[in-house]
Amino acid sequence: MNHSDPQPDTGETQARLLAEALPFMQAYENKTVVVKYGGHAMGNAELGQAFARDIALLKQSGVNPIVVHGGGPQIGRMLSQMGIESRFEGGLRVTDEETVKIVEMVLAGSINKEIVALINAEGEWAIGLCGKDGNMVFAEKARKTVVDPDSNIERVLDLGFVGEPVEVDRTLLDLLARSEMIPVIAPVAPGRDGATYNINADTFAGAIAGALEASRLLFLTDVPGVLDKSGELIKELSVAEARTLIRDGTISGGMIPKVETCIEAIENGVEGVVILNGKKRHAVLLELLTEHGAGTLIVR
Ligand SMILES: Nc1ncnc2c1ncn2[C@@H]1O[C@H](COP(=O)(O)OP(=O)(O)O)[C@@H](O)[C@H]1O
Ligand SMILES: CC(=O)N[C@@H](CCC(=O)OP(=O)(O)O)C(=O)O
Repeated sequence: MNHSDPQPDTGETQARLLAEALPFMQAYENKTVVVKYGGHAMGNAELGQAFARDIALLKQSGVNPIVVHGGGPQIGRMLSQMGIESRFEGGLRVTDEETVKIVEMVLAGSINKEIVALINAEGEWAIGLCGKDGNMVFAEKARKTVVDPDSNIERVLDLGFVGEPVEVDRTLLDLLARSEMIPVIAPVAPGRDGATYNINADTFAGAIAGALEASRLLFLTDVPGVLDKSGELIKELSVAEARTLIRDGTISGGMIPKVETCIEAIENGVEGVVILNGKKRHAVLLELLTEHGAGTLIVR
C-alpha cells in the first residue's frame, strides 16, 4: 500500500450521508409508512437482509413501518410441487377450496415467518399477522368482470375464494404503532360468511394504507417504477396523468391494477404512493431518505 494515497474517510462520508438524510427522517417521524413487499421483489438472501435492515432502521428512526407482503411466485411453486396448476384471470389467482388452504399456508405461514425472522435478526421485534388476527380485515368474494375484446360482451368471473377487503379495523395496528413491534401482514382474510379469502397483496396493502391514512405507501416490484413509452422512468405522476397513461396503453398488464390501487389509496387519504424496484438494495431507504427518491411518486 502506498501511504501517500489518500485514505478513504468513511467517517466523513457517513456523517455527510446522515446529515442529508436527517431532514427526511424528521419529516417521517411518527408517520405511518406501509411497504408492500412483492414476491418478485424478494430475490436472494442478501436482498432480503437489506430489506429487513431498511425496515428496522425506519422503526429506529421513529417511523411507524408496516409490511404487507405477497408471495405469488412462491405459491405457484408450492402448488406445482403438489401437482396443482396455477390459473389466473384478470391478474388474480383462481382459488378453489384446496388452493386457498395452500395459499394461507405459504403466505401466513412460511413467507410471513421468514420476513419476521429477517427483521428480528436486525434487532427489532416483528410480529407476523394476517387479516384474521385481531379481526383486522374482513373480505367479501371478489366480483370481477372482463370484457371480451371480440364480442365486447361483459363476463362475470368466478374466481372462487378470491376476496376484496371490505372492512379494516385499525385497533390492533394502532396498538402496535405505539409499541416496539413491527407488523408484517399476509394478504389472507376471513369473510363474514366464515370462509377464508385470498386477496391480491397490492389491493390488501392499499386497503391497510387507506384505513391508516398513511403518509406513504411503497410498492416494491421488479421494475424501476412506471416507465414511459420509451422505457424511461417517470419520477412523478398526478392521479389524472396516471389515468391518461392507462387509457393510452403506456401502462399495461400487472401495472394497471397496481396503479389503480395507488389511485384508490390516494383517494382514501394516503398522501403519496411510490412504485419502485425492490431488487435494488436498500430501495426503501433510498426512496424515503434521499432528495431524488428511487421510483415513481404518485400524488393527488
Ligand atoms: N408503463 C409501465 N411501466 C412499468 N412496468 C409496466 C408498465 N406497463 C406494464 N408493466 C409491467 O408491469 C409489471 C409489474 O407488475 P406485476 O408483475 O404485477 O408486479 P408484482 O408481481 O411485483 O406485483 C412489470 O414487470 C412490467 O412488465
Ligand atoms: C388473488 C390473488 O391473486 N392473490 C395472490 C396473493 C399473493 C400476491 O399478491 O403476491 P405478489 O404481490 O407477489 O404478486 C396470489 O394468490 O398470488
